Amino acid sequence: MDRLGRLLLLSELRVRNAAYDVSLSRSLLSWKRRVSSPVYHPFRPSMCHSVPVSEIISVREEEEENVSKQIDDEGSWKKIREGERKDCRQTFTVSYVERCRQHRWRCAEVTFTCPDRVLCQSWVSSIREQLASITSRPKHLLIYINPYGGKRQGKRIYEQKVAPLFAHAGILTHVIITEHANHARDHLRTNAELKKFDGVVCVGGDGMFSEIIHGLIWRTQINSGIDVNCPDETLTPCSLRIGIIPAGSTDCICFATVGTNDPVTSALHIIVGDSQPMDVCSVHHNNSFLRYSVSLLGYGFYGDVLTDSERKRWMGPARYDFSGLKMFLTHNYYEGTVSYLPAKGIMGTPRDAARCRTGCVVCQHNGQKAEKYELDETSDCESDGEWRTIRGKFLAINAASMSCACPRSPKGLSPAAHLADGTTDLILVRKCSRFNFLRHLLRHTNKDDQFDLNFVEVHRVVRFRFTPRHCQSDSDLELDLLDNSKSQIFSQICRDHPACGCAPAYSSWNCDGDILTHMAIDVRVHCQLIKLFARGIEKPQVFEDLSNPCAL
Ligand SMILES: Nc1ncnc2c1ncn2[C@@H]1O[C@H](COP(=O)(O)OP(=O)(O)OP(=O)(O)O)[C@@H](O)[C@H]1O
Repeated sequence: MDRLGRLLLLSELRVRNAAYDVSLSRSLLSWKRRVSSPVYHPFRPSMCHSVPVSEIISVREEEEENVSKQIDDEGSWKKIREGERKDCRQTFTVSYVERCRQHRWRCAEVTFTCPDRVLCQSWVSSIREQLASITSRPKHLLIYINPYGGKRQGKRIYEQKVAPLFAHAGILTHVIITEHANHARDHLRTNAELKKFDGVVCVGGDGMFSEIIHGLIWRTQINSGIDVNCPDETLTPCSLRIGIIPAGSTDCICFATVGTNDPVTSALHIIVGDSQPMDVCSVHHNNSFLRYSVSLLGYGFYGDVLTDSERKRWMGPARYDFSGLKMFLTHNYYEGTVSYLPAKGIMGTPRDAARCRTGCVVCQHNGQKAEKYELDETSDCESDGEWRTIRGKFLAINAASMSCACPRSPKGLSPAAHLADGTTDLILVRKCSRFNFLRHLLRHTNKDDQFDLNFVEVHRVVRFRFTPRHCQSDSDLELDLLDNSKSQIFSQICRDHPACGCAPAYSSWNCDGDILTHMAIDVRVHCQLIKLFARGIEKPQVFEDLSNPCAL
């Protein structure tokens, strides 16, 4: 009775000439085939379907141009105008999200035939009312297309796969095709009339996404009177959500937040108004702002691979494999000091088996905690004196603010990292043999724990700093010398005399695929600073439950 009480409509309608009981509640549209025979068919797939109202894209009555035709007395075809024939405008079609394999979404349709026109209109208006009550859906989007990203297909992908879906869902768009690098970032910083829009969409790769966040975050801080050059400032979260239509060569952010790099899936997540908060790291050098990062900050191995691969752009995507192999064989290591503030009182560790997925409880819990933490002025991080310091020689220093999983590396650099828990996983790979480093790298591709090696350590942190050895103060250097007198003196001599062929003194930072010009950096995580039109990667049970509608 309670369940029936929540029903808005219940009718017997026809789907492809078969009778169905169709019901609409505030949360669900269901259609269940009427069974004449009492025999139960557990494996008949089309018996019962359910679609959450939140995943209905649109509803439409049969279009007027599709007026019926019939043969007149003289044997010729004659158009039947609206109202002249009993079943005209008695059908309505619902478009909805259908889940396919590997987190892909598709737009499916079902057409219902009603016994009369009044009932048909009642169904259409009831479904429309429910859709209109979903306030999280965007109505007006600002879209930037990079025509040169990836395989230069951005414009075609948008026009052929995405624009028709947005039109179908009644979303208005303002499209800008970028004319040069940083066009989107600068437009967002200055000219864009952001109040008119419910979201910003980029059609391109990770580089385009980075432009969008730099423009939006900068504008939001300036509007709030925040000094972006001060690393201690608490940043204001951006109100506009960001959508990513993947059309680049890497598309890691899209993969990490949606689970697949598919333009149609991303467009559908935007249409249904999904929202996925995301942490952003600010990177400063000497109290001056350098960049924002959402995925990987890597010094040493990953910095060198990027620097080398940038010089080989002509090789296409193969440059990453080539430079990866080259840097592995070169086996450079770097000396310096890493200081970090461990995340306090949070749920989760970098060694957890659980992964960040849709509705992640770790992100919810730690996100609320971070909010309180930032409001509580007395808990100022620096004055706590809880900084920890590690000096040494490193093959790689990585900070992963998300798993950094991508089709090439499905586990990612830090498989248990979270999208929105206010922390980053600081991974330190100390100097070791090539063989051991290879063991570590290979573990990114198999089931073994890449952190379970004595030369690797991982810490979940809220802030960290790195100073390369040649930038360390005299007192720090003296400390180092006392620690390891002979070998340190020898390496100092080598650094001063590069001709001897020892490791170079410094690497560069790979910041989400961009090279940073400074090595000494101060990195702070800003919990849930931005939101994406995404929902994280869905858990397998969700997928299975929805493909088995009777389980709902
Ligand atoms: N019209 C343009 N002309 C040249 N460069 C542009 C233009 N629009 C954007 N860009 C720049 O192109 C870079 C790469 O773009 P994008 O990320 O879309 O493609 P990509 O091939 O996947 O690159 P990435 O390796 O960063 O993923 C971005 O950093 C962006 O600043």
